[in-house]
Amino acid sequence: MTSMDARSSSSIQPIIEAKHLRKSFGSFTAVDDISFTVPPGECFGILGPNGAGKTTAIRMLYGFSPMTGGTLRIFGLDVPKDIRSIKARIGVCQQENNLDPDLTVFQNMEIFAGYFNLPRMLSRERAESLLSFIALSNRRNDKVIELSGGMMRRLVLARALINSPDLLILDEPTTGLDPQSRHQVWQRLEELKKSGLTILLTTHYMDEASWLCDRLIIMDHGRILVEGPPAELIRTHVGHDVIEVAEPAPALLDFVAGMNLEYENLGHRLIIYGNNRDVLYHEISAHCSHEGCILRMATLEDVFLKLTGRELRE
Ligand SMILES: Nc1ncnc2c1ncn2[C@@H]1O[C@H](COP(=O)(O)OP(=O)(O)OP(=O)(O)O)[C@@H](O)[C@H]1O
Repeated sequence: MTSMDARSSSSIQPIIEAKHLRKSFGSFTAVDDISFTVPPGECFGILGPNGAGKTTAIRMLYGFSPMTGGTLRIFGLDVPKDIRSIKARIGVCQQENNLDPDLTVFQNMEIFAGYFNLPRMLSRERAESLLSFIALSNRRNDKVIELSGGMMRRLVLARALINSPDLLILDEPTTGLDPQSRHQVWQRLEELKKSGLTILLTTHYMDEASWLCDRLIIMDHGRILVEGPPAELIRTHVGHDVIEVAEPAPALLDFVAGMNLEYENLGHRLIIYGNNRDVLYHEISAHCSHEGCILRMATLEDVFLKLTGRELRE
C-alpha cells in the first residue's frame, strides 16, 4: 500500500465504529468491552458459541437494546442520539421471523415499507422487485402462514431491504434452512455484497462465515477472542492441515507428544494441527491404521473449536 493509499483508506468513513461496547443485565455482563470497525462494502461476521453475546451486541447497533457503556457510531452518527436517522438507513433481519402470518407476502412487504414513510408507488415497486430478487413473486398473494420456513427467511431478507439500506444486519440469516435454501440466501447476499452493500451478520455456520465474510470476530463470554479475515485466522491459529486419528494408540500419543506439534487429545480422537501435510501425514499414519487416520484442510470450524472449546454451553 502506498502512503497515498494509506491516507485515503484511513480517511474513509467507517460504517460501524464500536469502541469499548458494554452491555450488562443486572450484575451479568453479556457484552464486555468489545471494539470493532466495519468499513463500507465489507461483510463482517460475529461468531461465537451460544450465549457469547452476539445478538446482544448487534441489538445495540440497531437501537433495540440500550448500551451500558462505550461509544457507537454508525455512518458517523451517534448511537443513541441519532438513532432515528441511523434506523432509516439500516435493514435488519432478526433471529425470529416476526412476519405477520395472516397477511400475504406482498402485504407484509407493504406494511413494512410504511414504517419508512416511502411513497406508495415506490414501496410497491420495491416490494415487487425484491420479491423477484428472492424468487417469491409467484407467492406474493399467499398468506405467510402458507410458506415454508425457508421462504419465510427469504421474505424477511427481502423485507429488510425495502428501504434500500446502506447497512444490512443479519442475525443468523440461514438458521434452520435446508442446504438449497441456504445456498440461495448466500447467492443473494453475494449479489448484495457485489453491489457495495455493507453487511454485518452472526452465524453458527462456519462455511457461511468463510464464504461470505471478508473479516470476522469470534466472541466468547462477551469478549472478542480474535479478529481477522477467515483465511488469515485459519493460517494463524491452526495452520494449513489437520490430521485426525480415531482411537489413537498409546504409541502414537507418545510419538506426537515428543514432536513439536500442536494437538488436542479428545480421548477417542486425536486432532493434530500443522503444515507440511505430506511429511506429517506420512509420519503419523506410520503409527496407526490408515483407515483411522484422516488428512484434511484446516477450516474455520477448527479455529472456532480450538479457541472456544468443545464443551456444551448451557
Ligand atoms: N434481556 C436479557 N436479560 C438477561 N440476560 C440476557 C438478556 N438477553 C441476553 N441475556 C444473556 O446474555 C448472554 C448473551 O446472550 P446473546 O443472546 O447475546 O447470545 P448469543 O451469542 O446471541 O447466543 P445464541 O448463539 O444462542 O443466539 C446470555 O447469557 C443470555 O442469557
